[in-house]
Amino acid sequence: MQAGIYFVFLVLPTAYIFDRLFQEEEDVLLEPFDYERLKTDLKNSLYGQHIASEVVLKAVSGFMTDKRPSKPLVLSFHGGTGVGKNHVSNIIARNIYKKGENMKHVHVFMSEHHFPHKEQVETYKTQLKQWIRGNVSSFPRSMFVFDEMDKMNPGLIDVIKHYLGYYPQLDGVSFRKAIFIFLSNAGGNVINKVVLGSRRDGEEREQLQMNSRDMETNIFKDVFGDRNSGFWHSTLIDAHLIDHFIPFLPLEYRHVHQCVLAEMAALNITANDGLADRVARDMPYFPPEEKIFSVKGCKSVKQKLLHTERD
Ligand SMILES: Nc1ncnc2c1ncn2[C@@H]1O[C@H](COP(=O)(O)OP(=O)(O)OP(=O)(O)O)[C@@H](O)[C@H]1O
Repeated sequence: MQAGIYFVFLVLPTAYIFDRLFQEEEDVLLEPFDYERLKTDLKNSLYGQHIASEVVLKAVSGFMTDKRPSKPLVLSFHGGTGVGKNHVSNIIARNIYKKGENMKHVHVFMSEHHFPHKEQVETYKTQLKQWIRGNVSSFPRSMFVFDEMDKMNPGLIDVIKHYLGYYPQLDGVSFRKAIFIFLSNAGGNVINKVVLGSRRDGEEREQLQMNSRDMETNIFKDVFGDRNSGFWHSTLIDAHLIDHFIPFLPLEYRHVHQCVLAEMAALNITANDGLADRVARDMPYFPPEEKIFSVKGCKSVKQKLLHTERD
């Protein structure tokens, strides 16, 4: 009986007060979530990624408007280099946090940069646990981006996995409002093959969907089958902890051209179609016979632009 009274009079109000405090802090640090704003941002600044655009919009808006999500949002981005995986993480962040706040609440880890030495994995595990727990306990809407996930040590994947489930709390902290985004090149070859096949068959790029030509199944197979990939060792996929696998398609000349124009605007260079054309054409394309897709996506467009002579 006394325990019951204690729960009702002490624990419930304390939980309520903490909830209120976090809510007030969130109100100060977060943009009020705006579906239309995210939609427009994706439409205007992400090129050639209709599947990613659709899934991200749905997933992020569903999650951000859910006052009591049952688990953290977990997205896994797959695709070749320079096709927009980091770029979309930034778009999500700028639509969630107020200007400048994403610097504090978005935590980016790159496997080879942050966890370079295999023999120090135990230390990394402890540090990663402390980092994730510490940040989420002080700000539940924290975002964690793990780049080069395919190179992540399985021990570290196990640490991350711990926080992705449906638990109301772990050691007194709820992780349900956090966002985890995994970026990797795993599955990139499969995606490229699917897009190339569909293009050779004369299909519209925009007709491609996640389940077209068994894309989703083949991404899974590729991710599972890669012995070097940390995913292979882990149970992230088995345990259904990832909410969405999102394919990023290889970019074509027209997308690279758009990237160059966007870069010109960012650098305050007057829009110049001829220059954008020359920069985009100067990028390498594959496959060797048809030269359809940019080998590096839109990566290094800025450097190319700065080194191309203007008219
Ligand atoms: N689809 C895209 N739409 C618009 N801009 C893009 C797109 N893809 C890439 N970019 C531009 O190119 C830059 C590099 O892309 P980004 O870092 O997002 O590639 P990535 O897919 O994460 O590559 P990697 O796997 O090599 O890390 C971005 O900062 C952005 O300016």
